[in-house]
Amino acid sequence: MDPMALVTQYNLLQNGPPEESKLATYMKRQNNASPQSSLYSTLSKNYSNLDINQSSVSMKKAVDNFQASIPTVDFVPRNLVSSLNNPDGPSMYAKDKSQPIQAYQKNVNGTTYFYPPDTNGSNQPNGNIFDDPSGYLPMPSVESPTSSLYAQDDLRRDLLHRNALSMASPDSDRWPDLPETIEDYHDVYPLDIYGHSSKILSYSTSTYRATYSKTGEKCCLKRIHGFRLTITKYAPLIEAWKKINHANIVQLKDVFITKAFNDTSLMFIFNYHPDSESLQTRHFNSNETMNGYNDPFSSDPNAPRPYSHTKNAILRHQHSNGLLSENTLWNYAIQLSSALRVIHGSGLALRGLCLNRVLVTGHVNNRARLRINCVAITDILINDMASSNMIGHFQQEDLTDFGKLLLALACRSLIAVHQDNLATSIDLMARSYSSDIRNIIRYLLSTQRRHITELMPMIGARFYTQLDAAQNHSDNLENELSKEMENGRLFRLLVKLGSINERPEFNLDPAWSETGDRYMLKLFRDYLFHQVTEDGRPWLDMSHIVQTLNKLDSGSSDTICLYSRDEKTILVVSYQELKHCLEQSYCEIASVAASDDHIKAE
Ligand SMILES: Nc1ncnc2c1ncn2[C@@H]1O[C@H](COP(=O)(O)OP(=O)(O)OP(=O)(O)O)[C@@H](O)[C@H]1O
Repeated sequence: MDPMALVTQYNLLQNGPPEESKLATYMKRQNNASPQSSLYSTLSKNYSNLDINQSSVSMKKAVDNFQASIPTVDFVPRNLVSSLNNPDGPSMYAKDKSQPIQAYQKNVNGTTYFYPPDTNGSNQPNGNIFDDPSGYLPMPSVESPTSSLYAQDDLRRDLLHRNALSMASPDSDRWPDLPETIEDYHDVYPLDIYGHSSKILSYSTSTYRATYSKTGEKCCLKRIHGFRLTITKYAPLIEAWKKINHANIVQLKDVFITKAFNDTSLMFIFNYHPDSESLQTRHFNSNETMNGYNDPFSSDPNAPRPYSHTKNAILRHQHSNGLLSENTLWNYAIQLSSALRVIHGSGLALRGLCLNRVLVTGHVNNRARLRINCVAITDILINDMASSNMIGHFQQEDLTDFGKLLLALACRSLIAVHQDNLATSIDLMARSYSSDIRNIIRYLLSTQRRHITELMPMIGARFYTQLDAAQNHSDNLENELSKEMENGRLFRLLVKLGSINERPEFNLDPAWSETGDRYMLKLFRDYLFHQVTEDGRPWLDMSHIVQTLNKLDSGSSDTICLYSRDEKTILVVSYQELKHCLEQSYCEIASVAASDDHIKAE
């Protein structure tokens, strides 16, 4: 066996590393001091101490003895070369332990790495050395559940789903009449269920999602078909609604008239909240008609019913729809009262609060976010500016509507809020819920003069529970966001690396990505992603990738050993150097990419 095989695979000295690489620079420096032949003769001389005819066992023993005498640390070839070049210097291979050790080694699958003493003359490994020089070493099993690196699964799923909904584009066969743009809005996508025609008052309406061209923001567009009036006189009212910015109200952004649909349509532009549905859709059986009287044995759905009939029908609905938890009801009551407080406080009234006009986002009921939708529409469509002095009356109606909405949710039945059934429904809901929630509903449905602010003492300490839950949720989201921020930072590093690695040509140099600093980055890419286990299987370890990228990003002084694929080239570099190479190479690409001159020259 050739003793040289035990030494580093220094064939690179024969084949030569790429000319501009760091290693070539190291070698050049050393070669100026001593020719290659001198290195070889020194190595041969030192190896002559080993009996090449020894059995592999005795050979291993000799090497083991040798290794035992030498502590291990990072590999830096130039120091090895310089120590070898010193004919008077101590032999690296001397078995005499009394001799001062100038370098030490580590044998990895037959390749021996030689390490210089550090600058203090000590051979002790540096405390922060990243002890993983090679993918050929048995890999440290780092117990790191990768899930902790990303946002929680359910949050990620929700956000991905919302993104997908925001990006969805319409099927032109299904929506042939859809305009490409509506004034400053493009990328128009219908949100109504296909074939579903909805009405507000006597007007047909449609709902779309579109992108606002000036900001790229997604918006929700509510179209009122065939609107023939002018809206100039509503400008102050529209401005007042636009100013209302509240967590539980879908904000109004703009109102205009358009001919994009080949008619005169009135458009209301609102904030878009993907993956929302109305309270009606979420909590009520779609078979249930709006008045709830879908009794197959009755010819007149509006005919009054005896108490027991109504009670049984409500109980049946409660049973089939299932009861909402008291927490969910309080959550809804608090959010809606908060929205109403702001609306009434601004001298406005909602007019027509119902289950259809409340959007709900989020799948866990007692954490769901409610937003009152379609504000300002009724005001304009009813066209009763003259009665604006009746705002107090409309606000009273809002409170009654709010009471009915809560009662319908508590009974899980729409017939529960029919005027004749209110007393029965309140009785029934009191069986399942606390007297506090019943008192709120009673107050809202009473005929006395009411005020939204009077609900606050009735909500009482539950408000703190709600606030606590909201703040915990926000902490949780911040925590998840910080993980993704970290991932974003690593992603940017990978973008830089990917833009440099394997670039077929740069500045008319086809070898650019294979030479100089870029060669080192290529080997780093292999170190990062392409390591294999001892038996040749791909070694996939997220923690290795994350840890390595973090060290690169921070420019750590730790060193790593990079191999060429044929293992003929071995480079030892610090993350600091790698970071410098990465930044410099990427800047080169970026500056050429940004230069007009270059494009013209080509
Ligand atoms: N601001 C919004 N952001 C996101 N999605 C919305 C928004 N407004 C409405 N949607 C979605 O569009 C769907 C249709 O909305 P729309 O207001 O037309 O409801 P509707 O049940 O058809 O009511 P109506 O009969 O009053 O028109 C809703 O179910 C909801 O999923």
